Amino acid sequence: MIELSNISKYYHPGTVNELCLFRHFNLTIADGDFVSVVGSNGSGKTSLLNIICGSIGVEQGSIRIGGTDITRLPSHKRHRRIGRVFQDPSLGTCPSMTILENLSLADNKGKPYNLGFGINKKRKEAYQEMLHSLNLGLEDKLNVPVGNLSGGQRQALSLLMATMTPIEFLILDEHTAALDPKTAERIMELTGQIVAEKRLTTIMVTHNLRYAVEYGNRMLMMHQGQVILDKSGEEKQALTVNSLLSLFNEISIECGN
Ligand SMILES: Nc1ncnc2c1ncn2[C@@H]1O[C@H](COP(=O)(O)OP(=O)(O)OP(=O)(O)O)[C@@H](O)[C@H]1O
Repeated sequence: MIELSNISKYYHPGTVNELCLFRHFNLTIADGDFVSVVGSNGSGKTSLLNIICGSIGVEQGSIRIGGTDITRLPSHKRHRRIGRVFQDPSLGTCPSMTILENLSLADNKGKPYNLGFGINKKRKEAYQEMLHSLNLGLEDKLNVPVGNLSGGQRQALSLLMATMTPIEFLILDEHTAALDPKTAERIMELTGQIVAEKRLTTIMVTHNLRYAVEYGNRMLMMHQGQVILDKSGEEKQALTVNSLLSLFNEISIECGN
């Protein structure tokens, strides 16, 4: 379970540019939940993910994972339990290293010598099998630098790398936004498959309302640092793209856009 309690987050505190994004913000995500998060630009979706991952700190409040307070835990220690895939396919992988080297690095996440134990035949075969399941022909490209792959291939690899060690939470930050529609569809199918197989508690930020409606058992809509819609179970299943669009329009009118 992830629990954010009484979170306050300021950007540029004490300056003329001070922005209080979250004020006494609370959110609980249960184990096994697949939560899609939508919201207007600047509503705080990425900041929320950054707060959970520890990339940014908070002025007030606590973040607990499985009952353990991780508010002061540095991000590299949190990443042993959290896998993250970014919008930019180049952020989840090391482009100058081969697919094999990238997989080995991800496989050794959290261990003392990331590449030190080398890659034996058994591991190589296991990686090939994993890559084969992506159905992108990457199993025959183990020695190809990741920088030579397409955005979609890299994003599929990022997803595999983020989830190959026993993580508890998967954080997806608009991970299909930079892909063409067909590739985005494939990556979403793959996401659904991996999340179900590994039973990962997942938070997916997306601007694609159809994905938000079709995937996950809970949906949050954010606006100006607040959750303005929180639907799960049957209520979530009843959501439609049109109903979400209407809500977006209402928010825009409220803001005078
Ligand atoms: N590092 C930062 N320094 C200062 N302000 C920031 C920083 N990161 C985000 N903000 C501000 O916080 C607000 C929320 O930004 P955030 O990126 O979390 O929103 P978002 O919902 O993810 O937006 P988008 O949909 O456009 O990606 C915005 O007003 C943004 O300008």
